[in-house]
Amino acid sequence: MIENRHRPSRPGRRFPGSIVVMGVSGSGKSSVGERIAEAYGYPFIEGDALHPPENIRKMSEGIPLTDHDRWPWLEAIGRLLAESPGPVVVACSALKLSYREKLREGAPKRLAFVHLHGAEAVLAERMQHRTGHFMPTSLLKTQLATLEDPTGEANTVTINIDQPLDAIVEEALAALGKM
Ligand SMILES: Nc1ncnc2c1ncn2[C@@H]1O[C@H](COP(=O)(O)OP(=O)(O)O)[C@@H](O)[C@H]1O
Ligand SMILES: O=C(O)[C@H](O)[C@@H](O)[C@H](O)[C@H](O)COP(=O)(O)O
Repeated sequence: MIENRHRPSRPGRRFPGSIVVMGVSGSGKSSVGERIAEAYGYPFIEGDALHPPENIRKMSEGIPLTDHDRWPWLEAIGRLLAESPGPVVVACSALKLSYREKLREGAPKRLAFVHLHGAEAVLAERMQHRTGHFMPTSLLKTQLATLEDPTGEANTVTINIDQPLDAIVEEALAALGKM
């Protein structure tokens, strides 16, 4: 977690639907997602909390998830998007196009994706310095190999993570405000 010593972000025009903050492990989904949710006054949902315990066990042991493992998790996030009474911000890796399509199916209105993109060295460094998290840095390579770049998909912005959290949040809010 980033310390809460940031200046408040000006939300501008709020994106009217739910927002998925996506990217590989360590890209900053939780940190950025919490800040977007705070700026918009939307609830924040940590997608990791919706993984079946078996998935967490596998990842903790350094075993990459398969499509089969991820499907119940994506269904749970899709249900949440479908049933939520108002917009929410969700941190979810959403690595493949088929996963994002699954989430879009569930969303009652437009769904935005904020993709956090970074070099392997930056990601590895952030994962190594994060404490108390189940995800081992050894899984970063398969995370990167699985990622299908969402550039060009509807209501999607990609942001470089090699900058301070405040700058990433500002960039995300500016892009969301124009969608
Ligand atoms: N822009 C940033 N600059 C420096 N450290 C960051 C930044 N964004 C996130 N972090 C740190 O990197 C680690 C991974 O971020 P986190 O939000 O947990 O990523 P994810 O949810 O994608 O796995 C955390 O320790 C977090 O505090
Ligand atoms: O689809 C997956 O393989 C996982 O969902 C993975 O992408 C996710 O990143 C983990 O849940 C680790 O948690 P962090 O993303 O918080 O590191």
